[in-house]
Amino acid sequence: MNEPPAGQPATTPLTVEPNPLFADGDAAESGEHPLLKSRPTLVTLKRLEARVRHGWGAWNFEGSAEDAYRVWHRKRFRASRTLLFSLIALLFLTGPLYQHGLLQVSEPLGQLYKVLDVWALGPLLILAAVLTALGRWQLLTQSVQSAAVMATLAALVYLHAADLRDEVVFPDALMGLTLIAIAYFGGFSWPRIALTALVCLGVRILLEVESLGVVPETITSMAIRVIEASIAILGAWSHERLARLTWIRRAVMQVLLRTDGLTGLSSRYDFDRTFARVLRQARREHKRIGVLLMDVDHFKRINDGHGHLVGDHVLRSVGEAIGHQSGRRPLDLHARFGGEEMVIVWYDLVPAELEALADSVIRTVRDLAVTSPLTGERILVTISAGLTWTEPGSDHLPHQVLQHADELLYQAKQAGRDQMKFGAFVSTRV
Ligand SMILES: Nc1nc2c(ncn2[C@@H]2O[C@H](COP(=O)(O)OP(=O)(O)OP(=O)(O)O)[C@@H](O)[C@H]2O)c(=O)[nH]1
Repeated sequence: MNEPPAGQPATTPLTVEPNPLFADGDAAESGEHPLLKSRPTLVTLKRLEARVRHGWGAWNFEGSAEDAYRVWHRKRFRASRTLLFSLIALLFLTGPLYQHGLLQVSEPLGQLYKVLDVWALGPLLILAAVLTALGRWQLLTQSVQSAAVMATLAALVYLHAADLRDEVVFPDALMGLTLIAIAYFGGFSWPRIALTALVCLGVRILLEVESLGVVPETITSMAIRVIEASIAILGAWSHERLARLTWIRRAVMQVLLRTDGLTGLSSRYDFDRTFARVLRQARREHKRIGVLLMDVDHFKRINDGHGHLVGDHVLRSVGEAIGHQSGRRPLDLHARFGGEEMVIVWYDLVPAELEALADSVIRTVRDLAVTSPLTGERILVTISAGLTWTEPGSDHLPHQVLQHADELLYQAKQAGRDQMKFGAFVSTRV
């Protein structure tokens, strides 16, 4: 058996670190891995779900989770918000055209109305629709959207007041309908909708009481306004709650898809996507990447001798060891490649550094004190590996690089296992 180097413990005890899949914390918050941005762990997602399910309204997710939710939410509501602003713009801009239609405006209010409509509100609503459709310049878009919503409601309150003074025939149900439409199709945060609805309600009640006094008609009308505002508030509340729960479920699915459930390393699905991206980035930035493909030696014997559950325990132990040894820098990757094969990708290191790191991984696995959870028997685990690297800026396809690492791995197996073969990858592509 190989002796550990002087000064190192005879075995590296297998620390049972939490599986990253279930560990509390947030990869993006830790600032460790930008490619993992917006990927909260299952524990974080579970906590967020409990908050939405049991809390009444303080639902803002913290940090990157909130950012990711907002990005998703904006995309989800882009079409309906665009439609909403376009329809309201159409309503106001065509108002002056149909004197006997929805709005019958008398002079001189008609002039003022036309000026406000055609030169202020209409263009603002169109701008909101266009910016929403474009989906860029978020700060500007959000400010214009808020201004458009506020201006619409202010215009409707103004028209309602004019109606009470008999200066315009205004179907005042339009105000409630618009509020409800904004709450549902705009998908705006529910406290903002609630505040807006309550302000509108208060102003309308004041206007009616001031102009008509407290008579049976005003009481009926007030009841209708309260119902409208309640529909808007409750609708926006349940809308946002459902949207947040949907996002959480989606994020859970993504974590499960991207993480290997046994080892906690990235899944093959995630590796294939991310490796191609990292390779492209390396080409753009003229950086070298190193790929270490590893395979547990005689793993079938472990399965046959100790049973598959112990085999799983061994894979988990190797996965944890690899996880602790790699993947700390933003563009490094580690994944379960399949079965008992695992892979590490290192970004921007020279061959000597890559060899030293790969050696250290092989040594760490060899020194693992893996014992059978069933019998307590010590299981000797070793791996063979193929290490290759692409020269800075080389234009290689992911599968070619992996193929070369696999050939080197095969040579390591042929040479007796528990070792590594390495060499630069030279493309045969013409
Ligand atoms: N317990 C367990 N076994 C697995 C898993 N995935 C693959 N295996 C087993 O891993 C074994 C791989 O065996 P082989 O491909 O013959 O390789 P080996 O025995 O490691 O031999 P060498 O690679 O040549 O050293 C097979 O018996 C698979 O059933 C898993 O998730 N859990």
